[in-house]
Amino acid sequence: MVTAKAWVLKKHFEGFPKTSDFDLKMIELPNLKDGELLLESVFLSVDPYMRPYSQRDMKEGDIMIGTQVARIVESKNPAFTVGAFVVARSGWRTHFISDGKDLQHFPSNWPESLPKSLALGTVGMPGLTAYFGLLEVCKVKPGETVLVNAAAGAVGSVVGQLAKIGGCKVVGCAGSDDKVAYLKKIGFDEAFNYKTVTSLDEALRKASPDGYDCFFDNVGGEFASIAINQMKKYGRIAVCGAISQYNVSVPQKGPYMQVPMIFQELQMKGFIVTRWNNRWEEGLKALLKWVVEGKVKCHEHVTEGFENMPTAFIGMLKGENIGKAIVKV
Ligand SMILES: NC(=O)C1=CN([C@@H]2O[C@H](COP(=O)(O)OP(=O)(O)OC[C@H]3O[C@@H](n4cnc5c(N)ncnc54)[C@H](OP(=O)(O)O)[C@@H]3O)[C@@H](O)[C@H]2O)C=CC1
Ligand SMILES: CCCCCC(=O)/C=C/[C@H]1[C@H](O)CC(=O)[C@@H]1CCCCCCC(=O)O
Repeated sequence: MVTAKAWVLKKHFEGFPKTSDFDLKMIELPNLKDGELLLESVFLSVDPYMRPYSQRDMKEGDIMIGTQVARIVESKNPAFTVGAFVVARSGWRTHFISDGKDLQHFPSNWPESLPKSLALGTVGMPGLTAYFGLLEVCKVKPGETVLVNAAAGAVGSVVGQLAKIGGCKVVGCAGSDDKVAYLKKIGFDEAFNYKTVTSLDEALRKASPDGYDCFFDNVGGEFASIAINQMKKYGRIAVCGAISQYNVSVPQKGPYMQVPMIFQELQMKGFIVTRWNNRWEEGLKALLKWVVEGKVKCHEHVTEGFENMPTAFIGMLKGENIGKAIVKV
């Protein structure tokens, strides 16, 4: 008999999540039936979406949603071998039982030396978000100038590097000087700390006096309202996330965006990466190749210990992470 630990949403978040909003539960797992397998989580992901999706889809008492890299510890399913690793979407749990249907295998050419946790970041859902957002929503072209915010995070850091691979000039904004130094290190042309500049408008203008062809927006809110005024004619805005709004209890009002959108004839498009589910193999193959070739650099902010899942989640929302925020069990 295996006892799993699981984090549940004790109380719906009000404003910024608190550790007291979570409860740690013990769950006794039954013996396996034919066709089932027992898995243990090795790495778990903490992602911004958990904040708005918990509000929309979860009840108090539900296990927190989320993705993990897990190892198969017992198998009564011939398609899965004990010891193999998979990516699962089984929430914040140390152990779980699956019938194998929703598990993703690692690509067969995943190098032994490459950390498997990257399947939750650069070579996983966040990397694919950067890939399809740039390619299919921004439709970037060589020579264009791309702006990305939350640039040192899981999605943003890949956006900047892929835009460089695509022959663009890249401007990134992030919330600390260490993050800015990191952005320069991984090849961003311009980077600044949006928390310390005296004027965001001036900082954006200085970084690209001619304006921006593409804006990959992870933040929304006031940042987006200011940046939209510096878009070039026919510019494209990929509305990927709105993290500045996820913990706001009272929805904020304007400034409104219609005037710059009309004058500059902009296109602004929201997207959810799962729209390209049928092309995940293509995206993962490209990302893995760039990572193996060293053309895309990866950084992870690893929190040790399953008991620290809530702290890791809150830390990511506060901006403590450079690169992908991960918990190592
Ligand atoms: N549309 C889609 O399909 C997907 C959308 N997303 C979205 O992409 C965005 C980035 O996600 P991800 O890369 O995983 O997360 P990150 O790794 O970028 O971590 C979140 C970062 O957001 C920044 N942040 C937090 N609060 C604010 C704020 N009030 N204003 C500005 N920045 C803030 C912090 O960086 P800093 O120090 O720079 O403030 C923090 O490190 C999120 O909005 C997420 O919801 C992610 C995956 C898929
Ligand atoms: C206003 C909210 C914007 C949120 C944007 C965002 O971060 C979206 C993330 C999704 C991404 O596109 C694909 C995903 O996996 C994220 C959603 C996950 C939903 C969880 C579903 C429940 C579960 O895991 O059991």
